[in-house]
Amino acid sequence: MGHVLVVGSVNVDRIWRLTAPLRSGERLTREEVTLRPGGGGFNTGAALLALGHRVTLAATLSTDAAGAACRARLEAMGFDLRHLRTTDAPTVPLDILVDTNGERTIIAPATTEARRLTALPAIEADIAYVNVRRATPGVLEALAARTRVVAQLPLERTERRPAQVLIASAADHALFAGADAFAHAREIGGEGLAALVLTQGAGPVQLCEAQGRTGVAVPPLDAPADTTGAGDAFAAGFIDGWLADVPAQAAVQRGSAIAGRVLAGDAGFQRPAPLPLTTALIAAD
Ligand SMILES: OC[C@H]1O[C@H](O)[C@H](O)[C@@H]1O
Repeated sequence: MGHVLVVGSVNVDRIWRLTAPLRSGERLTREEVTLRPGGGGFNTGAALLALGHRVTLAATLSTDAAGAACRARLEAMGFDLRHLRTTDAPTVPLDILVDTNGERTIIAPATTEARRLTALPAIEADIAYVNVRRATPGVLEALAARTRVVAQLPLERTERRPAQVLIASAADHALFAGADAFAHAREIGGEGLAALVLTQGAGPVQLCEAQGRTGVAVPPLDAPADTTGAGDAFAAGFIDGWLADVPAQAAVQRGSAIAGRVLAGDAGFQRPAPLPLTTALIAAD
């Protein structure tokens, strides 16, 4: 099994379960509201741990009670936390509305969306996974110079993400719908980019490489109760395949299989249990 450096967020997700599909302008009823660990770094790292990999997490947690509860959970799960940073700023949860179709709507605080990665530990790993919105120029270039990198395609068009593979949800990146998607991705990922992987929910994953675009079917699933983090689980499965040096198409199939296991709540891949927090964590920003 491999050693993966995961560079991404650990959040407290506040999950609101709705009793009907989300529609603008309606009066909504909710069932329970729960707080659980989340964030792209946490979700991908948890699936990688379930797959038997060693996971070192480069993330930041608050020193407050919610941050301490997250840290305790991460430790119990087996994350390597030696490079976790702390901040005295309070934890501000993300609100996630999950409707009766399992569809999720994420409402992120402005402070979360503005985070920027400014430094990374110079540790050795077999591969790094990067899922951050913004990074100080040079930090990710230095990482890519010393290890293989799989990264999420950044939402900001000005960001560069040196990587072997870029992964994204097609819905977030309409720019990559055309025939020149791979050439365009190389402007962001650099000359070392081998593949751009675009997920489309239950639709076929688009694998864009120098030789062209391939649609890779996603196995059918029963209606999932909660689609939150499906893309993060896909990334874990893809990395699992990529580490084993399987062809990109087989790594995509591995990604879809692991996303399916998380969505189905298979043993070892269940959602994290609620955090033992009595506070309602009122947004403070
Ligand atoms: O990808 C899902 C994650 O995105 C948001 O960052 C939430 O924390 C959630 O867990």
